[in-house]
Amino acid sequence: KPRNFPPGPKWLPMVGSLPYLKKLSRKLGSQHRALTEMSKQFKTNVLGLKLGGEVMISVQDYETIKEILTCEEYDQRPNNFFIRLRTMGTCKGVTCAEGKLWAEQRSFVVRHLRNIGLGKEIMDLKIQDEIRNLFKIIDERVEVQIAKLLPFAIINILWSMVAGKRIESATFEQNQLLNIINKRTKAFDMSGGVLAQQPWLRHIIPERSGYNLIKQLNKELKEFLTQAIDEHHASWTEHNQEDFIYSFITEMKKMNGPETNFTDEQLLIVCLDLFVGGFTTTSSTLDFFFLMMVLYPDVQTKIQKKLDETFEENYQIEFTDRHKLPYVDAVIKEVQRYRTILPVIGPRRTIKQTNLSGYTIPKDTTILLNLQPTYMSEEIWGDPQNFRPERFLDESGELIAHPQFLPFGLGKRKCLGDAFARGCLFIFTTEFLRRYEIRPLDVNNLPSSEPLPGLVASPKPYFARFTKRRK
Ligand code: HEM
Repeated sequence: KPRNFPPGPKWLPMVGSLPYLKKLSRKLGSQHRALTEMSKQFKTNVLGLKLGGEVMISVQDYETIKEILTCEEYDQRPNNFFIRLRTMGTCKGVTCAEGKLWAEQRSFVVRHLRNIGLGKEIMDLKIQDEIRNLFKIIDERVEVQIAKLLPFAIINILWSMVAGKRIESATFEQNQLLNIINKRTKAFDMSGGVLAQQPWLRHIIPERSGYNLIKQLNKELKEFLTQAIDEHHASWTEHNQEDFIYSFITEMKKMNGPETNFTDEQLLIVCLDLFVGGFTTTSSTLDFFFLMMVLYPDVQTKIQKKLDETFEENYQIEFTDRHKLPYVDAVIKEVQRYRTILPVIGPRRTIKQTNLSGYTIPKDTTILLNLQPTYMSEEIWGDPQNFRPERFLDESGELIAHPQFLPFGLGKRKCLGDAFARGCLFIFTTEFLRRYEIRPLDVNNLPSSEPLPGLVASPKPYFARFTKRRK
């Protein structure tokens, strides 16, 4: 081990501490629980690991996580096989880009997503359109597995902002692309798994290592995104600026030259980043929200009462209405804390040797930020094991900001789709609860709220009864 490296399990030849982490993850049901448990065993908030060939630390406490999220030395992503494969063999896009490329492209993406309406009224209208489509489907069913319906609605809102149109699919519940993205979400964890730590294993176990899955996803995504980009090139005029791809092509035409980062390849990977970063995160959060409504009918009734008092029946709810309903915001926040979809965030990489909590962290160390102990800390929340939205409200019912609550991260790599996600969360939850009573199929056999782990955690599949409140 490097000198003054954080404590952690032994490093075995070739595999490092991987067998130990895997065994514990299997026993406890998820990687983040194993990391939390190990940090207790070794009495440290900064845990030192080596997974296969990758030197790694996992950080468990809020203060150190905040230090990492707000310090430039930790702003970059690991440069391993999984990350390169994820970005189709390039270091482009936003999520995995570095240095000047990342700063330039991130700022462009944020500015132009805002220009085409992210977080504004136009986004609300697109959300309302998709909700109406879902209502038509749900009204015809008695028992609903909402997890099968949400992803397509979310991706259509996102795609209509990025590419100006919905994705047509005969049977959207079987949409091939979405299915593969979902599989990818479950096949990996934030560390990138085997493909990051022992990439040579892809030659021996291409299926089990997830290699074939990502190759197939890359192929399908490339075909899909290239077709959209080509269509935009063909129909581009300087007046066509209503979606993100047109804005990017306009910039390409302005910045034409050998030095420019505004290329078709860059556009493809940015679209990939928005696609894979945006839809499983938002739809899994909504899925957890509806599950909590099934499990906590009192909370559901309280929201419905507030909605009925605040809005006329035919009024279409907008994102700006959230200020009128702090209780709804508090419930959404409590869902994100209690059943966080990203218990571990990152991954990050040290760009030089650094000092962290008295330890020496070598250059190019991978960092995983485990937020679960913060979200389940008795010191911070008092009763973290209870689902209690009121913890986000003060005595007069106004929202309280908890600095330790970081669903969208913090600092320069903070989520760039948070306005989109928060808009979807608010409008979907309020419009759905205005229209439906959401109840369990069998009160004596309630669905479990135990998450299914993965890159993004989600509820285990469950059905609920959606009954119209007004005929
Ligand atoms: C509930 C939904 C979402 C959650 C909980 C979430 C959470 C996060 C978090 C915690 C990060 C920071 C990772 C880090 O610090 O290393 C992040 C980054 C990112 N998110 Fe989100 N996100 C959500 C929705 C979205 C949406 C809708 C989009 C796209 C429209 C998106 C695109 C991205 C991108 C591109 C990054 C990488 C930013 C960078 O590296 O500069 N996310 N997200």
